[in-house]
Amino acid sequence: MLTANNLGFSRGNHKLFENLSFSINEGELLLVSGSNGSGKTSLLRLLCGISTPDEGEILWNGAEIRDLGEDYYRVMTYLGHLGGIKDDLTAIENLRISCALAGNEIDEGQAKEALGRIGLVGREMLPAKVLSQGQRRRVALARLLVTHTKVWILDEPLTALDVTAVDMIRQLLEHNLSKGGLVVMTTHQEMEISAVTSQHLVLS
Ligand SMILES: Nc1ncnc2c1ncn2[C@@H]1O[C@H](COP(=O)(O)OP(=O)(O)OP(=O)(O)O)[C@@H](O)[C@H]1O
Repeated sequence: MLTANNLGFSRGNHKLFENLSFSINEGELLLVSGSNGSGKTSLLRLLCGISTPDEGEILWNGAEIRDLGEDYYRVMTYLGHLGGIKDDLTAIENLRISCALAGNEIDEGQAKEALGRIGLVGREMLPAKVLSQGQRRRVALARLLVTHTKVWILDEPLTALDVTAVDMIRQLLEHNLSKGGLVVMTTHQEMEISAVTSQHLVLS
């Protein structure tokens, strides 16, 4: 279970949220929405341990994520809204490096297979700078095909995706949830996901 207890967080002089609490169980989806600048990305960065809350705590199965360190990173995948794709690396290199950085080494064949499954057949060896925005996003999302983690924290994963890719991501999320995974996701788009339970948090 991923739990946020009384979170408070400010940026500059601006308080983004305070006394924010929620719990996400196995098989559960938390959708985070809100207007531009309402703090969605900031909240996700707290939940994956990149930032630290000013107040409150974030617990994974009862233990603070900052105390768990590597033990939390082994069960969690974070995809930031920019996707972390490097222009001069090929699609295969981008995928292999992002997986390796997350502690999940994959070989070239596995990377090629994942990129093919996500609709990038024939694009695997191209530098990312020549890929379209939607193709770059697909490279970033291909990590979800090879990760073994349970907790997925996804910042605007649907940006720039066409309907086929959105449907593919929906199926991936549903598969993870059906196995007892947890998904926290921001999106400005509507997407029907069958989860055991889903919660919707609207930041303002
Ligand atoms: N490093 C920073 N220094 C100062 N202010 C920041 C910093 N990072 C974010 N902010 C501010 O915090 C607020 C929340 O930003 P955040 O990126 O979390 O919003 P968001 O809800 O994800 O927005 P969007 O929908 O536009 O992606 C914004 O006003 C932003 O300018």
